[in-house]
Amino acid sequence: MASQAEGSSSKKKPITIITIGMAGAGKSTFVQRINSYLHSLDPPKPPYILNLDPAVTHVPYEANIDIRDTVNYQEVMKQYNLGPNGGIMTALNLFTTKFDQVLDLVEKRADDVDYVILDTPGQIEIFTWSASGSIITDAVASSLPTVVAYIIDTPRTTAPATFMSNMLYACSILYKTKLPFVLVFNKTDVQPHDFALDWMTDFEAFQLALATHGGTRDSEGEPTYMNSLMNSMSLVLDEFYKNLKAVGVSSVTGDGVKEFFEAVDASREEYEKDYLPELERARKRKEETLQAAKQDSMNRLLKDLTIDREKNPAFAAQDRWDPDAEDDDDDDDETNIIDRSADPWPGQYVDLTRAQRHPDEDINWPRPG
Ligand SMILES: Nc1nc2c(ncn2[C@@H]2O[C@H](COP(=O)(O)OP(=O)(O)OP(=O)(O)O)[C@@H](O)[C@H]2O)c(=O)[nH]1
Repeated sequence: MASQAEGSSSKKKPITIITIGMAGAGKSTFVQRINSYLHSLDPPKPPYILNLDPAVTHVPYEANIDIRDTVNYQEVMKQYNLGPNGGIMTALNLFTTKFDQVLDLVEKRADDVDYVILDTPGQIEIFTWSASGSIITDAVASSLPTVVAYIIDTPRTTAPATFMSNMLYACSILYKTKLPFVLVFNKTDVQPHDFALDWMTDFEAFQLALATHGGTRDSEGEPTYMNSLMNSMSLVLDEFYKNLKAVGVSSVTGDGVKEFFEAVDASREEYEKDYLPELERARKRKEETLQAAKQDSMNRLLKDLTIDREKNPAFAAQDRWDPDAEDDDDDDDETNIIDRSADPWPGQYVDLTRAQRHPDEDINWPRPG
C-alpha cells in the first residue's frame, strides 16, 4: 500500500479519527456530535464517515461507507454457525479483505475533506485485538495522519479501580497502535471529568482516592493485594499519562467538542514527528528482509535448475515458460464497497464467495480470533 502521508501537496491531508471505546461509552453519539459540529462550522467541514460496526441497528449519522452495505452480519452468523461476537469479528474480517477499495474511496475524497472518522464495533476487543482491526488501523495510518480517540464513559469511571482498568486498556491500545492518542472523557453533562484530570496529573491524589475507597484494606487493616497492585500500576500509568491529551466532552450538549478538535489538530504534528519516521523505518526493515528472502530463494532455485539441467538435458530443452498458459484468476478489479454519498445502494450484499473456493466446500474461513 503506497504511503502518501509524506507527499507534499498544497492542501493538508485529512486527519483520520479512529473512535474506540468500551460498549456504551458513547462512540456513536460522539461521532454524531463531532459530525454536526463540523457541519456547523463556517465554512462547513463535512467529514467522511465510515461505520465499521456490522451489528449496529441504527447509527445517528449518515455514514459515507457502511460495513452493513457489504456484509450481512446475521447471514455471517448463520453461514458460519457463529455467536454474536464471532459473527461481528468474521464480518469485520470479510470487510477487511476489501479495505483497499475503502482506502481508494477515501483517498479520492482527500482533497475535499479535512476529517475522516471511523466508528468501530461496540465490543472494543473485536477491533483492538483482532487482525482485521490492526490491518485497518495500519492501512489508514500509513495513508493519512491518524489519531485514536479513546471514548470513556466518565460517570462509570469514578471508582479508582474502574478508572485504572480503563486507563490500562487505553495504555495497551496506545502501545499497540503507537498512534497519537486523545482520551475523551464523555458524558461530562452527567459527571464532570475534573477528578480524572486530577488523578492523571497528581499521583498522590490518585493514591489518596485509592486509600479512601472501600475494600482496600483487609480485616486486619492491612492493604489488600488488589490495593498494592493498583498502587504499583498507578506508577506505571504515570509515565503513560505524559504521552497523551485528555479532553472532557458531552456528546449530548456539545461541550468540549471544540477542545477535542484542538487536540486532534495538535496530534497531526505528533503523527508526523513520531509515527511517520517509525513507519518508514519499519517499512525499510521489512523491504530489506523481503529482498534478502527473495534473493535467497532465487539463488536456491538457480542452483536447483543447474543441477536439474545437468542431470536431464532432454527435459531441460522442453522446459519453456508459456505466460499465456497462466491461470488468470485475478479478480481484484471486482468492486463492491459502496460510497453512499456517490453511488446508490444496490441492496444488502453478502460477500462470502471469496471464503469458499467452490460452493459445497466445507470450510470456515475467516475464523474469528
Ligand atoms: N448523558 C449523556 N449520555 C450520553 C452521552 N453520549 C452518549 N450517551 C448515551 O450513552 C448511551 C450509549 O451511547 P452510544 O453512542 O450508543 O454508545 P456506543 O459506545 O456507540 O455503544 P455501542 O456501540 O453499542 O457499544 C446512549 O444511551 C447515549 O444516549 C453524553 O455525552 N451524555
